[in-house]
Amino acid sequence: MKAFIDAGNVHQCTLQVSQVYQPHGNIPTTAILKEMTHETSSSHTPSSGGTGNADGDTETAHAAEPFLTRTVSFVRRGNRLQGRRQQAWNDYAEKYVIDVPRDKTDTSVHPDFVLDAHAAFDREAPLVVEIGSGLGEAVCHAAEQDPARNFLALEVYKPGLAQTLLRVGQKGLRNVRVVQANAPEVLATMLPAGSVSELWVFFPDPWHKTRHHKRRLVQESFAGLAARVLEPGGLWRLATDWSSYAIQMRDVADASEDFDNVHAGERSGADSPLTKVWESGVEKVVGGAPVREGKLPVSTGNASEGEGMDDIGGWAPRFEGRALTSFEQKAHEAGREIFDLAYRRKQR
Ligand SMILES: C[S@@+](CC[C@H](N)C(=O)[O-])C[C@H]1O[C@@H](n2cnc3c(N)ncnc32)[C@H](O)[C@@H]1O
Repeated sequence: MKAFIDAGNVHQCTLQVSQVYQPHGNIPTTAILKEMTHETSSSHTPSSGGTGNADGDTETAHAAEPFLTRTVSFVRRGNRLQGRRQQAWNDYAEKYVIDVPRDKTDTSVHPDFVLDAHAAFDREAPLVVEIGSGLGEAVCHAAEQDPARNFLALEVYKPGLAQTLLRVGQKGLRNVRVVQANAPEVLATMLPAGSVSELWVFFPDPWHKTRHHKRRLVQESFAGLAARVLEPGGLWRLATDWSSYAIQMRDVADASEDFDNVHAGERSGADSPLTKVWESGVEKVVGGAPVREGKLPVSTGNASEGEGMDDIGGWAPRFEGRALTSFEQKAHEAGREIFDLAYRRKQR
């Protein structure tokens, strides 16, 4: 707790933090903890459109998930860096890492911290946010291809961020910043409402076992957070190589009143990657656990056990702005289907 109670210490963290952090002033610790355990509101729609501000975000922060008690979508892994990654961190962290004030853990974000993207990137430009950026392959490639936009990579795994720093640092990219943080917290409070033009969730951890599905990142509450940060007309792009998670993503986003499926009804029937998974039975070979889930009927077109026809569709063509990561490459090599989805944030 000391990090955010003692505002003097927080101000010493980094330049970026001192520019944007709003210290608590005289609010006692107990009051801060109470704020952080408010129940989720059914709507995350911000009170005003366009650019967000600290006041608007404080309202939303009060309606956010109780992150101290919530199940997270990741397994805590070591923060230790070695060799080239440690060197990359030494060389580039100051330039690219936004060091945020923490809450309880080293991947949390204090709910009073609101990012000033202009200060962090040293310019005004549309913001693309990638959640779970892994080794940084996609974000680095996209930032290089699209220098007119700013890219923010969110990742909990420090060695992955170090690898990302190595990539962006060697290329000397100026339009990338990274944050080591639990993404839902970043969406709930750190990013101003309506401040993001695209939100990317590519190959999030699939959490195969049914009892682990609650750990999946993309679920109803997450759709509310995505809607909160996206500007009207902004895009939420998703991809996965697991059919059961693909169905969950489509169900969650279709059910949200905040989004329209850009490719509604497309790639259905025999063209659907879901139908192809059922036909090929590929997940039986590769995954083990997802086999039965992959064969669950999602439509009345399901003929019999193990035979499915996806008559809903809604799958996007492969997003050509997404670099082929080593992760996706492995899925291709295993013969798995890739499911892309693209949803547009409705006008408020
Ligand atoms: C399966 S990997 C995919 C990485 C990358 N998107 C790719 O396609 O190569 C999922 C990544 O999401 C990260 N992750 C999981 N939950 C997260 C969360 N709540 N916030 C930020 N990153 C998260 C994991 O650490 C992991 O690096």
